[in-house]
Amino acid sequence: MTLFEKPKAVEELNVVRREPKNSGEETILTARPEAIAFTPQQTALIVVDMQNAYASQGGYLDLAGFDVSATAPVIANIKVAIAAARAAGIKVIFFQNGWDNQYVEAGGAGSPNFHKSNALKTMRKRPELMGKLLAKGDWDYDLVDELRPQPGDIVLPKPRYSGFFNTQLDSLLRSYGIHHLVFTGIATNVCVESTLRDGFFLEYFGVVLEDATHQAGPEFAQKAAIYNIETFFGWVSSVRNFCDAVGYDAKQNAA
Ligand SMILES: NC(=O)N/C=C\C(=O)O
Repeated sequence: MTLFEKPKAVEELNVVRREPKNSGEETILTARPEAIAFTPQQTALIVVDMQNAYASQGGYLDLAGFDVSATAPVIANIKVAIAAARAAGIKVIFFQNGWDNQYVEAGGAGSPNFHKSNALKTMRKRPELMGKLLAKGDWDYDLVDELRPQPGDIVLPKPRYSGFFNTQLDSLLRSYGIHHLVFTGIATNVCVESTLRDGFFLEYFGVVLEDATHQAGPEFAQKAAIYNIETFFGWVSSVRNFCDAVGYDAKQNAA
């Protein structure tokens, strides 16, 4: 077009539009300390590290001396939350924590991870476990059988506690226009809280479904993490409330 040509009418223009638009049907989630509004298209359900390592007897946490005997109801609740999310068009993102089986990605003695990771410490005490705990390709690293990603879900490996660190999470969320994150998974006081906190600093609204999480350590660790989230970093709700918010009838769908 030259300077003197008449510009096209707006209706005639081929318009590039960033999708999804910042709109959609808003829903209200009952939560503490207050209810929170979200639109499903701009929300992701984050499933943190639901691997045998964290949720199964014989997995890393169990071998390192943490109690995983109460994880079955958490798995069942996460399954419901995932079904509700998928039915509502909410993106489901699974994380898998761990490293290559030589533990190069875990970092050497120059990394605090080398000194603090209870998986690495357990393997140093029990060398026969080397190459097994949290190692890609091993049963310990696999997601539990009950929680299988489906086409359209996103599965992200992560090498540290926070799902924002050295992963594609932030860029994927921004590309989908997502700014509300609903958290489930294990452990509430480690990877769930770390990821929700980092999300807070990056301007994401984080909600944890407390009955779809479990702590690593004593019960007070769960209580402290939930207190921190409710008081300082986000909101706390339940799977039942989440289902109600997105209009998902868990009972009917279980039948
Ligand atoms: N997924 C987690 O919260 N992990 C907690 C501890 C660890 O990975 O050592």
